[in-house]
Amino acid sequence: MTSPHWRLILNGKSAGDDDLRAAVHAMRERGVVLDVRVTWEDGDAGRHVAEAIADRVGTLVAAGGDGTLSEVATALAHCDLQVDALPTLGLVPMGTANDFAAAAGLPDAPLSALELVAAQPAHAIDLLRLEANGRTHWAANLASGGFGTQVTVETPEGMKKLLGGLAYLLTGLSKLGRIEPVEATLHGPDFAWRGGFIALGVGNGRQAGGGQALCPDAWVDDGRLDVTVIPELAGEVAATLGTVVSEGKIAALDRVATRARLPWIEIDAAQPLVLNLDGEPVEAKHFRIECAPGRVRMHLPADCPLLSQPSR
Ligand SMILES: Nc1ncnc2c1ncn2[C@@H]1O[C@H](COP(=O)(O)OP(=O)(O)OP(=O)(O)O)[C@@H](O)[C@H]1O
Repeated sequence: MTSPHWRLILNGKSAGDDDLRAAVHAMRERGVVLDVRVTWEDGDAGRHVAEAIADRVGTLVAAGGDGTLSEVATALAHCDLQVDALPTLGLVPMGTANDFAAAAGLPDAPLSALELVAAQPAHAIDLLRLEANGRTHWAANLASGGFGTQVTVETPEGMKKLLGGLAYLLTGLSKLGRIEPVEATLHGPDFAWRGGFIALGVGNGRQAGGGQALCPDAWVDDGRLDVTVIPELAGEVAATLGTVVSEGKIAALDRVATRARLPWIEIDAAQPLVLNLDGEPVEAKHFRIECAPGRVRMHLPADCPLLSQPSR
């Protein structure tokens, strides 16, 4: 039998991580052919994926946060090959928020994360495809708007590194006094909503912004996007957001949210609005977001809460 051939695409921010270095050596000692490519800026992960496909690598492992995962998944999705002919995808969570990894129940420790890639078969999972301003963007996890968007976009990089996910929370708290609702019209199959929202989530995965479970019931393998709209509620807004931030989030959101599960959704606004796509801000007046079903195959825990059919 030939040895498995993996390639690890590592966000350069974590290039000095000793645990990851030890984990890579441990997997090599167990017979995995594992080489590493490091990113320096946007676009590098995509180039490394193209090289890996040309080299017929069996498994790509993204080592980074949600942005790195999305960049690697995007490059796979852009490839002309059928999903079964593409390398499978693994994830070592090394970002700040690691929202996809947290919701998927992936282990934090690099060695455990790599062992999971070796032990678990890959499942076909969906991706988000977002069209805005004539451009197509892809993401693995979630598109968010309103409160969560500003929190993530405005959290300074140095602070993110120091405080981890907590930085998002602190930035969020400091903004509670000035939350402006975003006026928009949303529509999809048998779904229409119009008004001002303070938070919007269009999820393949469940959470964004460092643990905000905007789409708590989303599955990554159901061919649908989970949409959550949290409307402005005069008088209750501050109380609602206070609870969202300070407690377990889901209970508070459930009381006021409109939810739908859709194959696609369009969002229109009179003023440009920003959607945060796994860390990438996209500003437009019109968005179309589609679910691209089963677009990549990913190694996930056996009991992964994001899988509707874990044993498939
Ligand atoms: N060597 C590097 N140094 C700094 N930034 C980098 C480097 N390589 C890539 N990047 C940038 O890092 C961003 C992706 O970061 P990633 O999402 O992996 O981490 P994060 O933002 O800490 O994680 P999370 O989204 O989970 O909070 C991309 O914008 C990419 O261009």
